[in-house]
Amino acid sequence: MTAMLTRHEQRRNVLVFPTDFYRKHTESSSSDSNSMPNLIHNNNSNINTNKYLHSLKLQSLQGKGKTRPNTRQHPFQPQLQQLLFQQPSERFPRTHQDHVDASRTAFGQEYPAHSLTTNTLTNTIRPLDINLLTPTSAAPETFSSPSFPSSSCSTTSSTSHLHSDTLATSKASTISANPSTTTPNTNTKVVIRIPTLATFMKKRKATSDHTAAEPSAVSELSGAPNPDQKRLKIRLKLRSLPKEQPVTIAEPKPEPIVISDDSDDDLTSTESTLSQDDDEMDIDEESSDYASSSSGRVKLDHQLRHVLNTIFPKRDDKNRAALKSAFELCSQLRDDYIVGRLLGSGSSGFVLSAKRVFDGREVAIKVIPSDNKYTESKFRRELDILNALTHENILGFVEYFESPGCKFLVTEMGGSSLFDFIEMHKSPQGAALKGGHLGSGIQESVVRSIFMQLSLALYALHQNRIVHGDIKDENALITVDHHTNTYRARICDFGHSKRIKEGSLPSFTFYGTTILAPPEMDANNALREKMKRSDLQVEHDDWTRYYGYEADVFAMGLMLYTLIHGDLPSELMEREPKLLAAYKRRRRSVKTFPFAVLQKNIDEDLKDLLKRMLAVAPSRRITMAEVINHPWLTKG
Ligand SMILES: Nc1ncnc2c1ncn2[C@@H]1O[C@H](COP(=O)(O)OP(=O)(O)OP(=O)(O)O)[C@@H](O)[C@H]1O
Repeated sequence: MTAMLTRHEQRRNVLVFPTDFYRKHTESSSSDSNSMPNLIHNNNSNINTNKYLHSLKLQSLQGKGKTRPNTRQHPFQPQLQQLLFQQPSERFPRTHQDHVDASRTAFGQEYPAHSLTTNTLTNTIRPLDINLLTPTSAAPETFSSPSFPSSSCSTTSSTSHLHSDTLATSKASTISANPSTTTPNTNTKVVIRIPTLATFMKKRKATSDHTAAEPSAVSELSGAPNPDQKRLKIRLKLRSLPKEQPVTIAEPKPEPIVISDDSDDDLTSTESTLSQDDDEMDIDEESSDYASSSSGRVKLDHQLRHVLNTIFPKRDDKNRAALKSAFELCSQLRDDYIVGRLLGSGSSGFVLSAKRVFDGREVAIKVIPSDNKYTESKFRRELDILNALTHENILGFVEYFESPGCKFLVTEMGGSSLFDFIEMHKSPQGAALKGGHLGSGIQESVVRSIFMQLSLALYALHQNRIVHGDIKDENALITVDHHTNTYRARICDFGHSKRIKEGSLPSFTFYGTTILAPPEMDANNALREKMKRSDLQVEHDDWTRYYGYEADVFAMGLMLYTLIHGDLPSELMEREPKLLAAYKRRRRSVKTFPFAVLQKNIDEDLKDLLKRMLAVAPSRRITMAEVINHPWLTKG
């Protein structure tokens, strides 16, 4: 049996091809890739995978004849059910024409005349800034009670203050222990069990109905042990528990947090300790108000320290030090946003969910430590492109700011990655075509809708002479509107994108994810290797040269393949170098579709589209303008 890369491993496998070397031996070069280092591997930690959803899915698929997972304990139960089992169907609110019009308005571009046919399958949803697809361990929970005000207890979850009742009480920078309600010193350990949203709402209703019989904070929130809520359990050490007084976090401790350059462990060693069980977290009650210091750093209060602990619980994570420093040095981050949870990470940094204080808008903040030239140039490229574009299916830019050592790119909240969406739908039985679902477990109409939206975005980029350069399911974000039962797909991550200047020569170099590189890049790599070994000069014509649009189309074809099959073609997932090399040799000898397996029983038009997008020879590959007008996409 051959060893295959799993899809999660494949995520880590990003390789940036050597630019300088390429440039030295070619006539033209792109101006925006000056500072690429020779070889960069992406240690992309796979954070996005949603264990909760996977376990739900497993429950449903492995359970005795159950067809639906047990979502009893999850606050997003209705949304999850809709998400998992009710595919968008005929109730699409938007038409192809709407898409085309929106795109034209955004870009001032005309679509080819034949693209203007009506297509009811290109649905989008109204903007919905909630991430229903990735409720993580830090599931949003809000609680407040007359005896346990949210302003004093919302430190118990990274998202709790994100979802607290009012902005005023949730603003991170203003939340601190209230001296008037600070409790005296004892080391009583109080276990606070956060109820599920439904339980909490019930309790709150009951409390408001019987205000006279107000339960104490502890008895109200601790309740009977519930193993299913273990993940949400947080222990707070409180100094005392006065009767009939609101319970708050203990008073601030005077010492500031000292950050030493050599270690970022100081936080965890002095202020919080994580228990063996990742699901539980012990937090010391120490808390400090913000205060300016001569170094420009400020003390982190308990709230922020807790957020930090929740986002990056591993002590050796360098991202942890970056975020801590960002909290301390960047008042804009502290004051304007309430940071929630980790949405994902990549080679340039990590992405956090956040809520903007002044209008409550949910956004994503990409935190990019400015520690090397590679991330700097990637960031500049991304900022340039996001700032210049507005499209319904391209992640919207909100703002940008920076602090010493870090850059922050604020964008719309994009939902879950398509990678996670596909993983979530995958059936353990593999490719079985049942009830209109493709081998991936996703309905064909949903695949069509998502793919059409992403194709329109990519087409718009190409029309604006921009090559994305790293099209993959991790760089597509999906939100679902559970009211209309429709999806919205958006392209993100423009770190490898390139503007093609008027009059520039074709000189595309592939920087994206190695295994998603189009076949023609093999030839370039082989030449590069040959030149390295022998110091030979290679003729200009030997290179496969184009602007890069063709590479985007190939990657988009692989995305369609994955949406249909649930996985990349097995040839690309091969671990064994010899077998991989053999496959690459084989595909050099064909000009058309290079993969052995193609889902049987799928629509002939769909097959045709796949084959045209994944053609080995770039000259045979169709363009994005042809893709959006392909019969499979325009039918229905
Ligand atoms: N606006 C957003 N909303 C929700 N999730 C997001 C958003 N932006 C990014 N993410 C998540 O964070 C992950 C990493 O983001 P992104 O790909 O932009 O980082 P990167 O460092 O540029 O990655 P790469 O190494 O692939 O270039 C994405 O795969 C996605 O899952």
